[in-house]
Amino acid sequence: MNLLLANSVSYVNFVRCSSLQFIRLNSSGKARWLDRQRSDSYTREAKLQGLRSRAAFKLQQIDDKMHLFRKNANQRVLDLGYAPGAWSQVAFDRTSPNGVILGVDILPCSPPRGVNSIQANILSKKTHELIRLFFSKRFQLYQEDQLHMDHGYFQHMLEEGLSALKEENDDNESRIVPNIDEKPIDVIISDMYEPWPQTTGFWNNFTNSAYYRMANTTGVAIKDHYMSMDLCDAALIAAIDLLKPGGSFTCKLYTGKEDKLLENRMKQVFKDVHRFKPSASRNESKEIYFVGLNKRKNVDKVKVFVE
Ligand SMILES: C[S@@+](CC[C@H](N)C(=O)[O-])C[C@H]1O[C@@H](n2cnc3c(N)ncnc32)[C@H](O)[C@@H]1O
Repeated sequence: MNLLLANSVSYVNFVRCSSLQFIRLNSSGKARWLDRQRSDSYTREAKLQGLRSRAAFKLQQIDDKMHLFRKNANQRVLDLGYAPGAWSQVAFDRTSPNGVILGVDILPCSPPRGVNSIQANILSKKTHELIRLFFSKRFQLYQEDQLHMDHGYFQHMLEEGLSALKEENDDNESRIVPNIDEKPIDVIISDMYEPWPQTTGFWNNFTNSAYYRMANTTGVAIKDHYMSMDLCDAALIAAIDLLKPGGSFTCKLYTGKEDKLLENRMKQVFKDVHRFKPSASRNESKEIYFVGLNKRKNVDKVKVFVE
């Protein structure tokens, strides 16, 4: 019904967002955005290099400065909100030949070459369990499985593995999921931002076209800030629970009133905390990146969020 309304109004599209408000997309704004995309040198360069989006250059610039990735060091990387996959491509390239990358996204997407992925919501406890299991010695990715052999898809194997563990240990919650220390995660990167609800392209029946939307932000600065703050908190919780001591963490924030709060929380988790705006990030965009290096030992999650 909203879609019909959107299509029938000539100059303005209405999109219903999750909080049941309406966002107005002005058609001249849309044209400006498309023009800017076409003339943008990073967008062109991403195409030339076979990168899935211009976001790749932001992570490259963050890494050039902060040295998150190392080649040939068996690094394990968790990419939160990985779709369409440009950051994962950079992580794969910069940790090759033996890095292991797991991308997690709430949207369906088929991952880039060399990257493993699951479709899951990072706000859910089960997603943390699946991540733990993936990075544990208990999970063998290379099994005789037709779906995995033909399409690289393995989420069903992970889910079955988790159910089997739960059945074995139904009396002892703490023993269910393997300890992450078995094969610890070295780097967590999060570029998460809440996706817009899909408004067009439903007819297009393949997973990598989940991106029928212009941009992620609503354009309402305060709303963008608080929505991204929630996802930064979720990513930081994942870092407290899943990242090894000494590990590093990067998250995107749309800047606003609570920047300092996130920075202070991160300082309790990491020895060095930096705020960075890569030059590939447009000046007019309110996005900034927080980087935490050298994770502290024995971080008390409750203290981080209560104080
Ligand atoms: C800006 S895009 C990421 C772009 C990506 N870094 C790249 O380089 O291609 C943000 C992603 O965060 C994902 N996301 C948002 N909330 C999420 C959640 N709760 N759990 C998992 N993924 C989430 C969105 O679906 C979206 O694909």
